[in-house]
Amino acid sequence: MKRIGVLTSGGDAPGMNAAINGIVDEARKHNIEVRGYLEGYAGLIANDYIELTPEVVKPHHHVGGTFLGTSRSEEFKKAEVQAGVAKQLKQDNVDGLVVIGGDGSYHGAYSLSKLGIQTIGIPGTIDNDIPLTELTLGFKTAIRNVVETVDIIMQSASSHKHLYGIEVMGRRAGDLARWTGRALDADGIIAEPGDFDVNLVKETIEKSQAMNKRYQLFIIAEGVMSAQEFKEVVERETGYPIHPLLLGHIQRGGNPVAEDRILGLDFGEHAVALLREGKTERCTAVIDNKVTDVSFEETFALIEK
Ligand SMILES: Nc1ncnc2c1ncn2[C@@H]1O[C@H](COP(=O)(O)OP(=O)(O)OP(=O)(O)O)[C@@H](O)[C@H]1O
Ligand SMILES: O=P(O)(O)OC[C@H]1O[C@](O)(CO)[C@@H](O)[C@@H]1O
Repeated sequence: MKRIGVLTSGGDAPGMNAAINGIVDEARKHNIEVRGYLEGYAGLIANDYIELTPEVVKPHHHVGGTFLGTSRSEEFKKAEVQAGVAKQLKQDNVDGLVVIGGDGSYHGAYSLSKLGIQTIGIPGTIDNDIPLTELTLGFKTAIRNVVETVDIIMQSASSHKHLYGIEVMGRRAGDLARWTGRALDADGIIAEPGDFDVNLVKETIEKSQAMNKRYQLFIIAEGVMSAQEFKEVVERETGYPIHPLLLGHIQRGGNPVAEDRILGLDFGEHAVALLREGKTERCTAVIDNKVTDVSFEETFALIEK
């Protein structure tokens, strides 16, 4: 194996740069060149890449986002576009490809593997919504971002005895709502559709008031309802005024916490080891607290349609 490629795709996640660093470190030990394709699958389509060396990669190790850029490319979903990309990779003697992203990005990698390109995925998404792995890159940092931001807001909320409905990310997954809600000792956590019951919200508000709690906090996963919808329904049905708050992309930014930096390095090194062993259609994962790998197919089988 002489040359491999890496790209980041889908939403950025803190720790992606650390994973690229891990890939380059491991590849260099075995004299493998690494190409970094720019802007996700868009860079593969345009054959737009930079050579990744420690000098290029190391300054980004501790920084959030992805220095390679990322995108959501509809173009890449076309079979003829994928065929053109596979042909180009073969022509350029790129012997393997590591795709860092969510399950959508894994589907892209899977398509290329069916066209004869050896591919490995690394779970990089703040949503923690990839089956089988206990952790995805960026999740722990996103928790930090939410908790620290809400801590600040709660100082004002408690001064005024305000009630907050806070919407956190996770299109299909309630993990960020569950973990941050627990860390923040929220009054209510609405992480799954069945969790919202306006009568229960009313009861919770009244119990907290009876305890003379100075603020109240409901954490809502965006996939269940928006903070605005929560405000409208709760105000209409209970009469209690709600401050709706959409945290937005503040959740995805920021330098990765130590755990995401370490996980990035571990995933990156493991991905290169898999490529060197001739493995394909696999993705790195944490199982029982250890870095290992599982197949794309077993991962896809567990994703709810
Ligand atoms: N079925 C598919 N076939 C080929 N490529 C795909 C497929 N699904 C997604 N992709 C590619 O992967 C890109 C990223 O997918 P998507 O937008 O679903 O994000 P993701 O990887 O799931 O990350 P996140 O969890 O951050 O949203 C898409 O824009 C597209 O280029
Ligand atoms: O930044 P975009 O493209 O609007 O995507 C937002 C989505 O991406 C995610 O942050 C995952 O990366 C989801 O939690 C969220 O719904």
